[in-house]
Amino acid sequence: MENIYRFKKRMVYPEKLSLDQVTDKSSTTAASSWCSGPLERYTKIDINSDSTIRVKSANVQSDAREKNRSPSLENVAATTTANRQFIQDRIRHLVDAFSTRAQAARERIETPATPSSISSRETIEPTSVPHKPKLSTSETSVEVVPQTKTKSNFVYKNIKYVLDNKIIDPNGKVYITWMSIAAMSVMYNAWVIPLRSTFPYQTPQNRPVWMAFDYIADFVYFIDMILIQPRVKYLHEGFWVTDMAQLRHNYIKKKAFKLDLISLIPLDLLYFVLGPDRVILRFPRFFKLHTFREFFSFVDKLLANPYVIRITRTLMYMMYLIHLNACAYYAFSDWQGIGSNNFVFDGVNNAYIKCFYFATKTATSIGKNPKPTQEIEYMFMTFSWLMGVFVFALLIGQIRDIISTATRSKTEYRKLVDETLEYMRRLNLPQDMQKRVQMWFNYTWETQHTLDENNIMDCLPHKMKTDIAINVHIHTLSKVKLFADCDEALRRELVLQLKSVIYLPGDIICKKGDVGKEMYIIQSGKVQVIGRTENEVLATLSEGSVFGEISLLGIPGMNRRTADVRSQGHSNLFVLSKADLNSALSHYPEAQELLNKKAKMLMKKNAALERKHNAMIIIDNPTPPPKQAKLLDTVLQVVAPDSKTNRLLRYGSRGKPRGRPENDRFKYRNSLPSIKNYGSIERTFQTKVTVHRTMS
Ligand SMILES: Nc1ncnc2c1ncn2[C@@H]1O[C@@H]2COP(=O)(O)O[C@H]2[C@H]1O
Repeated sequence: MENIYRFKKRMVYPEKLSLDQVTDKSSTTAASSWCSGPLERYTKIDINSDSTIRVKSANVQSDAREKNRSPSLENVAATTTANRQFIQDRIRHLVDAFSTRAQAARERIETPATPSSISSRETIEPTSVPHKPKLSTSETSVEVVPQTKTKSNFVYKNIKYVLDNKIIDPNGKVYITWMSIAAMSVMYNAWVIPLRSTFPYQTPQNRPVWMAFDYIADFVYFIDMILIQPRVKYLHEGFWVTDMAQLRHNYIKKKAFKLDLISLIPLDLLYFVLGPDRVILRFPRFFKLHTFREFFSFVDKLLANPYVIRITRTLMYMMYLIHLNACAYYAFSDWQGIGSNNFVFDGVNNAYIKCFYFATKTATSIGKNPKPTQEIEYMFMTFSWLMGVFVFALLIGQIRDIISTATRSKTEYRKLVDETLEYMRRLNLPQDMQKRVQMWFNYTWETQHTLDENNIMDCLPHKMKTDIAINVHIHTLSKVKLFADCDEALRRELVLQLKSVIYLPGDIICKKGDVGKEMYIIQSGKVQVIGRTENEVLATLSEGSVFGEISLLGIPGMNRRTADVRSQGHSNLFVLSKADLNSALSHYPEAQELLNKKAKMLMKKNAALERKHNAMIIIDNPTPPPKQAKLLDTVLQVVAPDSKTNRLLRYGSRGKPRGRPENDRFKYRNSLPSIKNYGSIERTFQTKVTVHRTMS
């Protein structure tokens, strides 16, 4: 409405303005105005269906006649001509204004600017106006009439579209919801028809209520057959068939259609002949039991934990068989005569509860049953027992299978843990080690619910496995710098090669000096890179960090682990083997370069740390431990410094010093600093060698 109002405002005021102008202008003219007496009387604006305006100006013709008749009236005639010209101009202007407005109205009708129409335009053909809007001088009729028509037309078209083209996805929520409604209707009929046919639970007083439920269930059957099943899409040669004609044809071909059709046979029309209490006439409704089975198999496929549903279904079958047996027992008792002997129902207490109790005892062979007295009773009991033995054994077996399938992996896990612990006990391994193994089992099971996560998806196609792996690990992978910067294809290639491993607190993941065979990505937990001593932590790495790659990169002289890496708490890691990494990197040199860069950077950092560490040692210990005078020193102290013996002792057969004489500790034997600093010099020298080795 607001739109219409706005539109009116926009469209109406310009014309009003024009008309006002006309009135003003005409009032300044001495001659009669275009809307004064005679003009108003004779001027007609006729808008035909094409929105064109035809103007009949009777007054113009009459003026002409008067001019011919009386030439003395020249002045009047001149004025009339001017008026005529003026009127024609005005009319032309009016025609233009109307045409513009009509055009705008037409456009508006053809493209209603509502959000729903905008979205539906993509699926529904553009709404065409069935009849051209009839325009009239009345503004209301111009705006409102076509709008209403368009709206109703639009709703009708939408409903028709839904009915004609709505395809139902067999895995979608709509279908499952509908199937649950249909399954409930089938259940209702399956339980209630035998109940009302045997027990006296339908009375003339409650009959309308029963019938109301009956026909609601029948309505569901009908809608299912007419509207739902013929729209369920199906797969043909790997493609979803969505063509309505084909879907209909496919449903009609199916056995389910025949059963649905039979289930709707209106035998209950015979109520008019046989009486409305012959509920057994509704027995064709049983033919739709397949819907109930179908519903359960759908739910089974959809649910993450279908075992509950499977057990429920089997229990329902059991209950239903007991229900049927209870109905049969009551019918039999009724036929024999209620309370006529010890075997039949005695008519005391609630009939259904007592019969159900009898049927349960018979079917499960639990408890003492009344002894049959007649042949027919023997036959009844034999049949009940047989049903109990075969059918119930089958159903109970099914329940056992369902439970064992549900708990299979847990059972296997327990078996494996028991075997491993037993093996370790036999070998008399230390208690501590046994405890750690048990801890590993417990933690792995708790976090992964399997001991071999890597093999779970082995049966899936490669592409699907990759998609799942990417999806599962996306959180960790998004944090891995290496993966973030590299090609998407490399990422997909690597992700499948990742194997999941768990480390316990304090476990050494890499040992310095070992040959590197795999690298690691931290999925969760923290690891520490250890320096020279156990307590020196060079770095603590967390989720998304990569380590252990340096020794895999084939950098000359660096194929061994450069540091110890220890798990700080429980760590879940991805392991990537050297072969897998290298085969992937061979196609992606940029990633290789990135890793190399990172490796070199880490090496530089480690070398710098080590240098710093050594410098600290020098500063910390400027004084070496007191040096004990050795035999040579003692001798040198007593021998004259310039004697030949001294020279021989100091320089050997060369007889003179080599290199820098000031560094000669023997020449300046009293020079304490040189002697005192000897230890530091020696250590510095050693450090240089170490750093050099590390760098190389
Ligand atoms: N200073 C450091 N900071 C972080 N990580 C390091 C450091 N030094 C070594 N590493 C990692 O520890 C790993 C030990 O095995 P690699 O030498 O194969 O690769 C090493 C690096 O990934």
